[in-house]
Amino acid sequence: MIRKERAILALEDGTVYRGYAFGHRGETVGEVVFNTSMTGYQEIMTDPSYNGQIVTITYPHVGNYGVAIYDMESNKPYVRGFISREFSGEYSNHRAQQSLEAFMQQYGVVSIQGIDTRALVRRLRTGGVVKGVIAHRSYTHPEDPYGEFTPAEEQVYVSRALGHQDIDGHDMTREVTTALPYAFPTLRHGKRVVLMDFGIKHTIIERLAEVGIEPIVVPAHTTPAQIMALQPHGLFLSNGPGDPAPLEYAHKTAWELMGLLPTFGICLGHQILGLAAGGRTFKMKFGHRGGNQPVKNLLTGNVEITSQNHGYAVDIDSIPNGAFVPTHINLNDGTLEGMAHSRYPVFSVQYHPEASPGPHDSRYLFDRFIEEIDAFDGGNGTPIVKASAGRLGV
Ligand SMILES: NC(=O)CC[C@H](N)C(=O)O
Repeated sequence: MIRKERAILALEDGTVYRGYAFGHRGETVGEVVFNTSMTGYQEIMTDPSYNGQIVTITYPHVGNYGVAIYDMESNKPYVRGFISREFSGEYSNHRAQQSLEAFMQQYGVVSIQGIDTRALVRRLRTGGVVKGVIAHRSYTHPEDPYGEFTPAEEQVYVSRALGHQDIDGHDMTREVTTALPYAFPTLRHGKRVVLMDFGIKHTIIERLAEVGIEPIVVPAHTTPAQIMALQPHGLFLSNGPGDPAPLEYAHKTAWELMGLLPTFGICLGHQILGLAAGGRTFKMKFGHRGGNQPVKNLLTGNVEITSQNHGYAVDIDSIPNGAFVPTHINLNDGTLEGMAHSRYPVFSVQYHPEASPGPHDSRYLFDRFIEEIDAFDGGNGTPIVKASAGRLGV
């Protein structure tokens, strides 16, 4: 019989799932969320938007194609922990450079396998996301890694989950934004765009460079004056972790620059634009995370299958004076997935058109952005006030 080291997942509501240790041996705490992507575990782990969260993958077998440097979405994993029905110790793929477990050990990702992830996901769907702790028996009881935790010990972890700080109301981007500005090398001399980094994914930078943009990535706290001093042709607001509401400095920057530069926001960047315009965001029960979210483009009637990772959403009706009009909605729950400013070339989506992982149905949005930029300074460089909504739908 193979003896497996024990681990538990303890939720703040008192539920305890008993399974087996995987990855770095230790303990971890975070908001437990689920992702329905069938592949792309490395991209998910290294997406900085997951900072503070423990991710359950609904697909029951994770790790079988290993890990490759090309699939990093940032410099390291940002998930606080990972959960799978079964992690694969073996891997087979010509691109792979190491196993998932070696990768997790290298970067300190504490994980658990062997639990009923269907029951866990059902729990998150019915009750909403909760905080949880993953604890490895080998960490606390190195003398007996194969033994069970006692009910009293399990309760200690439940209390720890309960006492952990909520993601709500806190700035989670500080830990992930770049310390210094940097330029992304491109072969073409295209349009210079300032990318505000709230936790940007590499693939977004690559997609922008592909359409002829010269990206300059700047820290989240960069001021409007510092941005304009770079003489950009456009502004991009990135994805990022946590609650968008407390990021008041970013709302202010976006508000001050609105109408001065063609602007594109993705996910957290979309939420910041909504807040900058005076609107409201709210926390969803369990969010959208996965590569199979159906989104309707309201301007064309087309349905896009999209990649998503968010737990908050913009309430479009809360934006004063109809400053933004809805351009995309989610077909599962009707929440807002995209909007465009009614007068300025400013638009945004809640989902991830860069995919990685996920379907590429929405890549046209990067072409739209460069078209907005070309149209904007095509004359004498002065801002042209116009509706971008109509052209978004083409
Ligand atoms: N991927 C993102 O940018 C996520 C945005 C935000 N942190 C949310 O959960 O809604």
